[in-house]
This record gives sequence, structure tokens and C-alpha cells, in this order.
Amino acid sequence: MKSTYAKALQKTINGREINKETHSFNFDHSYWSYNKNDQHFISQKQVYQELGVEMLAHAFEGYNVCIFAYGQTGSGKSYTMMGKSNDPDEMGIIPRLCNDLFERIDNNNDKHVQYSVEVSYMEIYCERVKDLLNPNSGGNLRVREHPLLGPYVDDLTKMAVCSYYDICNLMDEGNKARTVAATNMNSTSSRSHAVFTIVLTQKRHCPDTKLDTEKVSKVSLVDLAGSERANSTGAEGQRLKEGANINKSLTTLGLVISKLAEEVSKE
Ligand SMILES: Nc1ncnc2c1ncn2[C@@H]1O[C@H](COP(=O)(O)OP(=O)(O)OP(=O)(O)O)[C@@H](O)[C@H]1O
Repeated sequence: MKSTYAKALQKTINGREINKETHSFNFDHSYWSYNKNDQHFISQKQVYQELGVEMLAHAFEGYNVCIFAYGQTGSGKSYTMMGKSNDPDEMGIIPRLCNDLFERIDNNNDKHVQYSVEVSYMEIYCERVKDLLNPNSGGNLRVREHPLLGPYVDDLTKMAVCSYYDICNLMDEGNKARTVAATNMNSTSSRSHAVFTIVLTQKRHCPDTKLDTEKVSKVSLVDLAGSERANSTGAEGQRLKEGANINKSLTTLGLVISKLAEEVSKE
């Protein structure tokens, strides 16, 4: 169920009124994590428990799942998705989900089921796809369409991983290759959309029929670049070009999502 939030923006900065308009927003839920001492404060762990745990459960059931962070620059998307790797309390959804994934695999007692995990990590920067696990491969991989499996990126590196530690190493390497720059709104602003994909394969052997079956699910974890106003970010030159590409692709994504939502509501 959706709730509507309306607020008259009558804030003042140095005594100057900045906006008197009333804005309305539709959303399913909102989290607040501004002041750790406030009773409404929601931690990284709680966000993961409410959004990530269910997604991981669906992935083990064999569904493809996707979580993406969409919003204004500086609003906390990268923090929510990745967080701070050096502080366990501040870890974001992606490392927590990877940790739980291997914990579940390690605790598997069913000797007829075998798991394998592969990951890929790419960024879309100024409409070009770059492989973050092989940044020297050039920054313009081709997106193709498979008749059964749908869109895929040609030649994107897929690495087999056996532990949470393996994934962390790959994530760290990929994050170092990601395009980040300082703007007036965020000192470490993501200038690209990053897509971290986990492919989970479950092979099951049925001792009665002697048949092997395979269940493959894809978990897509997406940290989008933030929408921005050139006036607020102070973007010029390359930063301005990046900002224009970011806004264009986010507008297109917004249109796709609203069309999909329209189709669902017609059913
Ligand atoms: N819940 C939070 N608690 C503490 N710090 C936060 C929180 N959310 C965001 N921050 C901090 O705010 C700053 C901006 O966050 P972040 O880089 O995640 O924004 P973003 O939405 O990804 O921005 P951009 O679209 O420009 O990449 C960072 O310094 C981050 O550490």
C-alpha cells in the first residue's frame, strides 16, 4: 500500500526563504538514518534485514532478483549498497548479502545439492560499459540480446568464487576501478552506474531417478549514479557531460519502470 507524504518546504538558509512549494511523493516505506541517537534511526543491518534477506531467500528458491539504489546525488546510495568495508557495522547490502549467501552454502547439509557461485561487476559510464573485474579490457563492451536469456554483456568477466573472502577481494578491486569524482554535492560522487551480479547455480542429484537437475538464479545489485542539478553540483566540463548522461539514463530508466508498473496495474 502506498502512502502520500506532503511537506511545505519553508526552510531558511541564513534567514533566506528557499522554497514555499508543496511537494507530494508516493512511496511504500521510508527509512531514516540521520541521527544514531534518535529512536527512529535505522542501521545498515536493519536495512539489509528488511530488504536483502528476502531477496536472498528468493534467489535460493531459483528466482532472479534485483535491488537497485536510485536517487539524488549524495543521498546515500553507494553507502546503502556498499557501505564501509572496514567497519562491520557500516557494511552495506551487497557485502551482507554475499556473507549470508556463503554462510547458507557452508551450512548446507543436503549431500545431493552442490552450489557454485560466479560474480561479475561492471559500470556504465557515459553510456559505455566497462568491466570492473578486468578494467584493462577497454571501456566499451557490447550489450547483446540472447533469444532465451535476454540482454547480456559480451565478454564480461565472470569469476568463480568459493568464499565471502573471495567476493570481498573482487569487490575491492572493482570499486578501485570505478569512476568516482568530487562535486559540490558529494566528495566521492559515483559518476557511473555499477552492476554487481551474482549467479547462483544449484545442482541437485536425485538418487531415485538418478537424474541431475540445475537451478540457476541471478542476483543483480545495482548502485546507480545520482541525479543532479548542474547548478547544485557546480559541474563543468567532463563532470557536466557525465551529469547529462547520468540524468538522461535515469530518466529513461524511470520511464521503463513506470511503463512496467502500468502494465502490472492493468492485469
Ligand atoms: N546512513 C548514513 N550514515 C552515515 N553516513 C552516510 C549515510 N548515508 C550516506 N552517508 C554519507 O554521505 C555521503 C554521500 O553518500 P553516498 O556517496 O553514498 O551518496 P550517493 O547517493 O551514492 O551519491 P552519488 O549519486 O553522488 O554517488 C558519504 O560520505 C556517505 O558516507
